[in-house]
Amino acid sequence: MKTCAIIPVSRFTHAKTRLSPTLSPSEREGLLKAMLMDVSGALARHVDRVLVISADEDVLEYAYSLGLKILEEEGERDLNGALEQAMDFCAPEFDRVIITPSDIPLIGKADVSNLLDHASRSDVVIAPAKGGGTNTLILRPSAMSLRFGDCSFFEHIREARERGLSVSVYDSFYLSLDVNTAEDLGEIILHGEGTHAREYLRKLRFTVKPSRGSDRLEVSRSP
Ligand SMILES: Nc1nc2c(ncn2[C@@H]2O[C@H](COP(=O)(O)OP(=O)(O)OP(=O)(O)O)[C@@H](O)[C@H]2O)c(=O)[nH]1
Ligand SMILES: C[C@H](OP(=O)(O)O)C(=O)O
Repeated sequence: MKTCAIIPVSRFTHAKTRLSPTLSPSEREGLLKAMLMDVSGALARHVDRVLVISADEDVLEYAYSLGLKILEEEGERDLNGALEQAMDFCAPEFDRVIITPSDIPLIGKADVSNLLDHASRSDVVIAPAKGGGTNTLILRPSAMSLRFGDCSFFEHIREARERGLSVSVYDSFYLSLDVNTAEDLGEIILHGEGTHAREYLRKLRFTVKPSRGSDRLEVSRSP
């Protein structure tokens, strides 16, 4: 089945504000670019096209420099609106789409081939995010409405079942980790051997050690 990966990207600047105590604005942009390389590189090995949709010219320019297909978001859409636009764009040419966020840099350590094989046996394949979001959704273009937002994992399963679509849940630690907090950076350092994101954090001299506090990991930077 001809497959297109769709990666929605909101912006590079003023993004990931939960990381602002840990990373400067330019460092957050650098991390977002490194993660987009990881995500698009992992998908490109398994699909016919990788498409980035964004309203941010800088994002589109960077995605283009990576050799990715780009699509400018129409108007002031939200995430679901942007993804619906991307699926409409893919529908004439592709049998299925695989939607992933741009901030799951460990995807390359998951078994993407096995993940896509599930789509040959189910109408919808979904990978949950830590905290109940959706970090991968595979479906025929526009087979169902999208419900990205808080705790969308259960929403997407409900939506698929209400449409009579078969659903396969593909649970993977590597797909579940989207980067939002300093502790997530620690997980990238622990588990992200070979990723651009981990290399970027090592260049910033990040280290990690176990913590017995509220967070399970203590992330720090050497001077
Ligand atoms: N094109 C597009 N991408 C979006 C939009 N909102 C979020 N995204 C992207 O969709 C994916 C999931 O985003 P979220 O996890 O909701 O939000 P975020 O932008 O990562 O920021 P956090 O809430 O701090 O995680 C990320 O790749 C975002 O860059 C939007 O309105 N348009
Ligand atoms: C986009 C959203 O991400 P979260 O806000 O759950 O991190 C979701 O996965 O539905």
